Amino acid sequence: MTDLIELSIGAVAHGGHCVARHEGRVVFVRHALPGEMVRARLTEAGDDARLWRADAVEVLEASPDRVDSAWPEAGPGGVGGGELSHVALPAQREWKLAVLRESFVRFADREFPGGVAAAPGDDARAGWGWRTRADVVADSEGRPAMHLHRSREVRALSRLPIASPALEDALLESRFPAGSRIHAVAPGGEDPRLVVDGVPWRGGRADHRPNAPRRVREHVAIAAGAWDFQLDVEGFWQVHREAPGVLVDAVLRRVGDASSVLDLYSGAGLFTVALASQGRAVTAVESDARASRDARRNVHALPGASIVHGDTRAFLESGPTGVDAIVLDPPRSGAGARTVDAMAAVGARRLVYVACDPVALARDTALLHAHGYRLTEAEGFDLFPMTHHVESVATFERD
Ligand SMILES: C[S@@+](CC[C@H](N)C(=O)[O-])C[C@H]1O[C@@H](n2cnc3c(N)ncnc32)[C@H](O)[C@@H]1O
Repeated sequence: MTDLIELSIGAVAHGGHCVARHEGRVVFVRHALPGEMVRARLTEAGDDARLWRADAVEVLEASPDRVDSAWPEAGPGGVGGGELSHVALPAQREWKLAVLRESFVRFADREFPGGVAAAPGDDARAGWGWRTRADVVADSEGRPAMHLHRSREVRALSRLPIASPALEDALLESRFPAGSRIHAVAPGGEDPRLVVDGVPWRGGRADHRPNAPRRVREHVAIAAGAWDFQLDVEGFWQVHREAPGVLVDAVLRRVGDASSVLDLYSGAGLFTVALASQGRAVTAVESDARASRDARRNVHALPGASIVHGDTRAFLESGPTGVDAIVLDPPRSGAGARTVDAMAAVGARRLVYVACDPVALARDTALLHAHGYRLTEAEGFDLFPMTHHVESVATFERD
């Protein structure tokens, strides 16, 4: 059997690929676009497998939405993290909207009511240079490298154009111990910081001093206000340069006049700080010890805010009362049935759900509907250009 096949490319699917058929089998094809004819290299094609995977390596009939990628290393056979680089930016947003729509029809039995909005400044930058955080590995020669898609093999990077230019330079100019893991951060307004195998990196070497600086500062400014944050250099922070502002704005608008709010999965307190600074009582729940310590520091001057270090479901099952609105921003897997049950039992009138996975959001939407929470609106935000990921914010209300 040859590993090259010709395929007529069908619709986009969740996960960064399009769907095609070959001799009755479904093939998930990366680096293609709907309507194209391509020659594709099979990357996973077991005889008994129900579906195969392939990379489009030659375009026989191109879609009008195809562009030359500015990051060929993330192309066919390449590293992950830039799988939509061959797609024009407006068509990337259409791709993500199609996935949101399909997820809602399949898993929530209703239409996705909104669109997918661009982050400020992305069109001017052609969708590049947005990442303020990047995780890479060092190859055997100590060069910054990334894993090939669905592979343990690593490839040295000659560019990392999705990263902010300062972050890209800091990474590409450095050499690291072979096989090490590098976390690179470009905090707002500060020089890039690198952490290698958990140890801060300074002047090209590990800084093992017990007091080696680990904190980074972030500043978020939108029309509704401006806030300062500090967090551990390895702590969770929204990765797109504009994501903190876009999401805080979306959350504040949707929470409306609620005076008592839960911020579930709060991280370092991004939403908690903004909500509490407007005079609301906010309880944040975060299970990661370091993130909840950061959140505690970030809210110290806000009397209305309190931080619970613990599991969201356990907290909800403890029976919080008098809650007007719940904001939740769970990990990729979503909240899930038992947490949705526990959330519904709290009795808040409004939920604002920040989601990074369309299928998880759609599944939780169906669960929330079963508890009487109506989806009143939802919007996608293109906070991960060049990748298939999309953030969404949805509002649910119950009488
Ligand atoms: C997507 S991040 C959101 C953080 C924050 N909203 C932000 O925008 O910066 C999800 C957070 O949920 C936390 N988390 C994951 N599972 C949790 C659980 N079961 N209970 C509480 N927090 C959890 C993670 O540690 C992480 O900080």
